[in-house]
Amino acid sequence: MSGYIPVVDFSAYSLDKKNVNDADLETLTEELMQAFTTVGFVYLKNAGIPTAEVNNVFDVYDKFCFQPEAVKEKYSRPVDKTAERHGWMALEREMLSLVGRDQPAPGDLKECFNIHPPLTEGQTWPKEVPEFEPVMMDFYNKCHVIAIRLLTIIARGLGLEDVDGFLGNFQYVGKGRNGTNLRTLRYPPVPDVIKQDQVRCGEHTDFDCVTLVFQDNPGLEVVNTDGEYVPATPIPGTIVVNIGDTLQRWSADKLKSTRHRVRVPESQEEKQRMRRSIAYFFHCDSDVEMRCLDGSDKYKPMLAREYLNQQVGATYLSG
Ligand SMILES: O=C(O)CCC(=O)C(=O)O
Ligand SMILES: [Fe+2]
Repeated sequence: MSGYIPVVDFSAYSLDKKNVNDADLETLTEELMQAFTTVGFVYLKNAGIPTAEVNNVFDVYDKFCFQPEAVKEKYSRPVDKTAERHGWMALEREMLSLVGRDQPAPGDLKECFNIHPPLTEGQTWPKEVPEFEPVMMDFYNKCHVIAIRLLTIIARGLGLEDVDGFLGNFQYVGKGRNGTNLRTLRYPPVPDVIKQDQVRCGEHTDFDCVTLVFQDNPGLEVVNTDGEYVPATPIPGTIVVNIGDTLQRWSADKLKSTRHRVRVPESQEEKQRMRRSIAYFFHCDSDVEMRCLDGSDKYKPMLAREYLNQQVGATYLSG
């Protein structure tokens, strides 16, 4: 662990707690705001999702990945620029990159599945892995509760008078007209020969409000305030939480959406090791009109879905 990304103890407001007392809430608000306004990332410990449940999601997704290619293709996501859409993406199908590259980088060395309820016409759950839907939806719902708690703290930290009113911007999570999705990722062992500039996950910022990341093996790296990459080495039992572009803009840049990537390991031994992660991307409702929360006019009011489309269009490629 680099020590750069702070660890915040969330036990006072963990999943099994109904309420949080004012003093604990105050401490959490201070610690999280300190991190989110500088580093943009924290490790959240004791949030209340047992490690066994995280491992179960990894295992269920492995089971899907081990299905024949023809089975997986049935659940393939349409090829387009809609980053949030439900479905599976084969190895090297997607590339996350920043604006400003001369030419597209090669596709990421990852195989992922976006779970984006409610499913719309033509979308199905993989029936070859019957536990896929219940396990993923249970996990999605737990992440939802944690994300709402984080947003409650952030709203307080930003000094918003009407915290409940702010949370009303997240009422359609999982119900449509909202981009929130759970993404399971599997990075297989890296072959001896790869393309130039090919990585496990290209450098990017997330598009959403906040992201929760669960990871097994090292590889995730985060840009520090000097512009250098530092490792976000997995700490068992923690969730990596980061701010996304939407909340950065909405907060008039008070909260930081920080660039990150998953590099290809250097040692032969590490290359042989697969890496698995789960990312929960928490979005506000698509129809929300984002006005700078500090009352400034740093950015003109904009619909969340328009901003998302703009970001996706500029930095996301899937082919
Ligand atoms: O695999 C990871 O640890 C992070 C992946 C990521 O940053 C993303 O999918 O946005
Ligand atoms: Fe990311």
